[in-house]
Amino acid sequence: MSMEDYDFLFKIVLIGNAGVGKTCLVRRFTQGLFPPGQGATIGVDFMIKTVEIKGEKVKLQIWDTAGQERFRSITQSYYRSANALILTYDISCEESFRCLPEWLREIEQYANSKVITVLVGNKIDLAEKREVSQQRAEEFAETQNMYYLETSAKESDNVEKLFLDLARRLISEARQNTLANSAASPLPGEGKSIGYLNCCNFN
Ligand SMILES: Nc1nc2c(ncn2[C@@H]2O[C@H](COP(=O)(O)OP(=O)(O)OP(=O)(O)O)[C@@H](O)[C@H]2O)c(=O)[nH]1
Repeated sequence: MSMEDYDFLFKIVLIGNAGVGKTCLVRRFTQGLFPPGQGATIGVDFMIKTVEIKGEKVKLQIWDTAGQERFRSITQSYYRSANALILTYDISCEESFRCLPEWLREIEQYANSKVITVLVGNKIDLAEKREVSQQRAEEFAETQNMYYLETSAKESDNVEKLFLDLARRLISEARQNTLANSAASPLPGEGKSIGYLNCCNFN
């Protein structure tokens, strides 16, 4: 019997340009609110939410990083142990989309090679100000092997789905790893543990 209060633990890190809505997505998911006058994140913020998926408790450690360039060296150090990254841009801000290749280079350089990356186009409530079409974003995501989802932290569109789908994918990935590992284990079927993927891609 485990003494832990969860079956799975995953670390999710949000990255992307300043002002795209990373903090608002996290607040919406963890606290169910859209904070008025949300200030810029300084460095890195951290929240936890435990969800239940098919009867199993999944604890999500969610790290919200600052998008501003001047915090980049701090935020980079959080990529390494992430099980998943939520790369966010703002559908009403072309510039935030154009910066995505730069973010992908950061991921390549600092994150674990097994990390699951989801591309999120946020602020879909600003439909009349949209600068990046859904099709263009989907095509880009496909070339980069990323899942793509559009959200509104403000209207609460797809925010639960974003985190819950991600949790399901992480569970399925963890199970595959456990299966692969248990082939050599004397106790197959033990251990739903997760784990952080500790491989170092640092230069
Ligand atoms: N209309 C609309 N505005 C949003 C949405 N999400 C965030 N915003 C607004 O966008 C601004 C920036 O939101 P934040 O969540 O602070 O953005 P961030 O990506 O965390 O920014 P940094 O912390 O500087 O990296 C705020 O004024 C929010 O109110 C959304 O879904 N729709």
